Amino acid sequence: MIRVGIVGATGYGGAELIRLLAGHPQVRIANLYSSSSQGEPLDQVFPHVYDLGLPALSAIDAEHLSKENDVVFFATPAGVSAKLSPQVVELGGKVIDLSGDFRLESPAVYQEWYKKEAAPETWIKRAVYGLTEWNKEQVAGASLIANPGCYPTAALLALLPLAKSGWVAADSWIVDAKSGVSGAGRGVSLGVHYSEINESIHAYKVGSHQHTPEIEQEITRQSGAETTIQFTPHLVPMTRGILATAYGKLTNEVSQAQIQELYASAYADQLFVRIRPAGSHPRTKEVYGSNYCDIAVHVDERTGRVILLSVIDNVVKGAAGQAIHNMNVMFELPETMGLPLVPLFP
Ligand SMILES: NC(=O)C1=CN([C@@H]2O[C@H](COP(=O)(O)OP(=O)(O)OC[C@H]3O[C@@H](n4cnc5c(N)ncnc54)[C@H](OP(=O)(O)O)[C@@H]3O)[C@@H](O)[C@H]2O)C=CC1
Ligand SMILES: CC(=O)N[C@@H](CCC(=O)OP(=O)(O)O)C(=O)O
Repeated sequence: MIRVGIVGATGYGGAELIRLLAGHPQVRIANLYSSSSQGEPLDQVFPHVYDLGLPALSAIDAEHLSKENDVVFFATPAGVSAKLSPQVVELGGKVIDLSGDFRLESPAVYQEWYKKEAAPETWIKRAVYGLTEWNKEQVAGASLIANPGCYPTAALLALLPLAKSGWVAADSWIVDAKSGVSGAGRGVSLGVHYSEINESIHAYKVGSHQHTPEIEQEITRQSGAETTIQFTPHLVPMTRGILATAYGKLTNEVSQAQIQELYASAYADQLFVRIRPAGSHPRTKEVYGSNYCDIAVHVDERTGRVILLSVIDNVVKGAAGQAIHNMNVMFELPETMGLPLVPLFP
């Protein structure tokens, strides 16, 4: 059995890791860590895990993390893993980091967008960007995984096949995305206050969201073409789910059928990406609680644009599920192990 440790077990990412890993046949949840509630049972924080036999919350200590676990998940705010993960890996541990601390290749770019001190560059270089479908070989040999952000997961899985094809102008991409409120984590603030966000929708961080350089970096890396995107996130009054709608200008005449075929073949061997039939309008509810990313492609011949629709559950495919998929690849387990194959519906 793989001994798993979770730092940030009292947050939404941690709770989802626990929900999924508790049903994983090759995993034992060995340790749960907290910076604020040490010694307490987790059900004091989350009554929904009452009587499930989980370990009590432990203090965070690099030596304990590396020796008492075969793999450690960090589901912590930016800045925590940057300091701790290098120590854990140096001591022989493996880390899967759900935060943005090791995703951006340039420490200067991280500091500009996250307004925090970056992890040491040598460690950023050692980290593998865990967009599983596109980096599987590197994930298999990694000891430090930078699990992608929620918006980048939805956007990149949709954009990459076309970005690599050269059929879309690299500077024409616009990504307009909507997220459920759980994407903001469990922390309480006016920004997630029920009476202020319910029955309302708004854009935020226009032109300044930290996932912009992450999406640009990975498209540029995979396609070889320097890419800039216009990215605007929106908050919608639902709990889980992201819908990313992307628009790109086609550089030559390409038919709906050609693009449909491009996507079908790009993801033919990928169990968690479902290319929906032409004319589909995927809904977040159709991937709820699952590790799927459902994608539909539409060509608008009148405007010469392609429109990509991509839906994920932000807490599963955008965080904990993708992290477990990466763990399965790292430990040479069947990719779907422990991950639900039928979404929760309705
Ligand atoms: N929610 C989502 O949909 C997604 C989240 N992410 C990323 O995953 C990470 C976790 O997000 P999420 O679970 O939503 O956030 P939450 O705010 O729900 O949870 C974060 C947890 O981190 C712990 N924490 C806070 N400060 C520290 C600290 N200084 N040292 C150690 N632990 C600390 C807290 O637990 P305690 O006080 O017990 O230590 C808290 O429970 C973030 O980096 C987020 O950006 C990525 C993709 C999607
Ligand atoms: C709805 C909502 O607020 N979502 C969060 C998701 C960011 C996140 O998960 O942060 P990192 O991936 O950079 O760690 C946001 O937009 O800031």
